[in-house]
Amino acid sequence: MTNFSELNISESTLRSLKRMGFEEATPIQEGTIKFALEGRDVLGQAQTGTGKTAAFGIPLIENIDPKNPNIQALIIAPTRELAIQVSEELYKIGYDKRVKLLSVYGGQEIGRQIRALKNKPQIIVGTPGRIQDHINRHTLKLDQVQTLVLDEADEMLNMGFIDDINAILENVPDTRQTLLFSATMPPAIRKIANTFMKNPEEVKIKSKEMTVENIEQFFVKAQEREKFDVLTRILNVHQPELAIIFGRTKRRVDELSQALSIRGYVAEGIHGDLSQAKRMSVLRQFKENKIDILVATDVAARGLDISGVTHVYNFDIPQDPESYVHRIGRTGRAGKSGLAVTFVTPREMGYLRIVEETTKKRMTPLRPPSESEALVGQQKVAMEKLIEIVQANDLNEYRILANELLEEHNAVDLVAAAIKSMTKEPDETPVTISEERPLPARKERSGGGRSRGGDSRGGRRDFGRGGRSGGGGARRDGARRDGGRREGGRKEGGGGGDRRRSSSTPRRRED
Ligand SMILES: Nc1ncnc2c1ncn2[C@@H]1O[C@H](COP(=O)(O)OP(=O)(O)OP(=O)(O)O)[C@@H](O)[C@H]1O
Ligand SMILES: [Mg+2]
Repeated sequence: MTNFSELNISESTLRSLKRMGFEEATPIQEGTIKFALEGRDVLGQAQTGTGKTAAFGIPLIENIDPKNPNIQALIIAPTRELAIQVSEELYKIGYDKRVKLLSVYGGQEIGRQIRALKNKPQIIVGTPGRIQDHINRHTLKLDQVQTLVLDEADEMLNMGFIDDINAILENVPDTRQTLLFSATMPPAIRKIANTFMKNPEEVKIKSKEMTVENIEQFFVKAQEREKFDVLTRILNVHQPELAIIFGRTKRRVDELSQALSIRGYVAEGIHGDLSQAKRMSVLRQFKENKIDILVATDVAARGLDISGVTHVYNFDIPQDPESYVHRIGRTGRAGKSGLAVTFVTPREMGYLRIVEETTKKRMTPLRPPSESEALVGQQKVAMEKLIEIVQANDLNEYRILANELLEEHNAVDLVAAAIKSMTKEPDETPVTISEERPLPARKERSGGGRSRGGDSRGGRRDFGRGGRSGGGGARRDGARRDGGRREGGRKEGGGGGDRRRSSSTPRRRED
């Protein structure tokens, strides 16, 4: 590992990094900062949670001229939450240099942003729709931009933002530097690189697997109608501190979070149809550990860095391997360990194998725990908690009461009752989980039928790999078939609608 001081970084930025607790550069930072400082375009690939934000953030801040009042850097991100997070990290890196920064995203009052823009920010972080909106209103001048960053670029294409991005880039000088980082490099990213970048320096941090080593990966085979009960039993055995459960659709997320709440879990949902205020408050509560389980669509799959997420559950197997990599990458970040469990119905096993082929990592089969195993898991936790309380030795006020109880009751019964009262016993309260149709059988897709975002502009790589994928002919059919079926589709970050529509179809935007 290299110390940041060896990377030709200014004293002010070094001070900021120190304050952030960054001592040594991560491999992707070490590999890319020097090129980006020279003004080169950089295409960087490294696993989730390995510091790609600072890899573009540090050189970007370094290259800002604090005396120049124009917008010198523009960062575009697919979701509002990610835009906010990136701007917070850049703010910290640029703190000692006193760089002025503004984030602009949908769901926030535009008047407020217009006023803030008059304060001459030097860096803008935003979502495509809102940036475009400001350009149309002539409230955002991008003709002095020197550095452009596309964070999660392929996701922005999947979401149908290509037209917005093209339009935004017409306002940014061609002489700019472009930085593009991702954990996955599907062909769509190459396409973006070819379109938007000039002779980029490509830096790929070599690893055996595409997913992070310290995430233990499991799959559990279950029929669609059994999934929820299996999930609650697994939760009872795992006792996750902080978990994210991904569901395929918005309705799914609503139903799951309600069902979990009914069964006594502290869970909340997040998806693109919620108001911005609600999205932010749910995320804040999750970060503050006031919510144990965040149920989410893919709106939370990309880039979000929430420390302490111990478990990720894919209640529905994601439609493509990249989505899998990003989703499970919400845990096991910055060297921490994590655990991921993917539910798969027997019909969807083909998808699981393709995920494994892509990530080069096999998932371990997990036998669904039985009701009694789940109960034992709960009881064990209750017992551990009791022992912890005894060891904390703060029971003076309770000893008199304990002695009173012991005069009339047997000691074993009393301890048993304490364990029982702390154990979450099987809960049969009825809940509603509508059945999700399984993904189309694998063979239907083997002609290259990647539905997710796979429009004819080549948004996504075909699902198949290593000779499985065929021509693009089936792709559009796949897109239509899926687009009609999937409620809300995946265009979550964009605030609903169907991401598979062609760019000319009106759609709700991220603003
Ligand atoms: N050099 C460093 N030393 C210590 N911590 C770091 C360093 N660089 C980044 N981090 C921390 O690591 C975490 C993950 O970083 P970041 O969000 O940039 O990952 P990423 O590679 O962009 O992941 P993803 O692919 O999921 O977007 C963050 O909490 C960040 O503050
Ligand atoms: Mg990132």
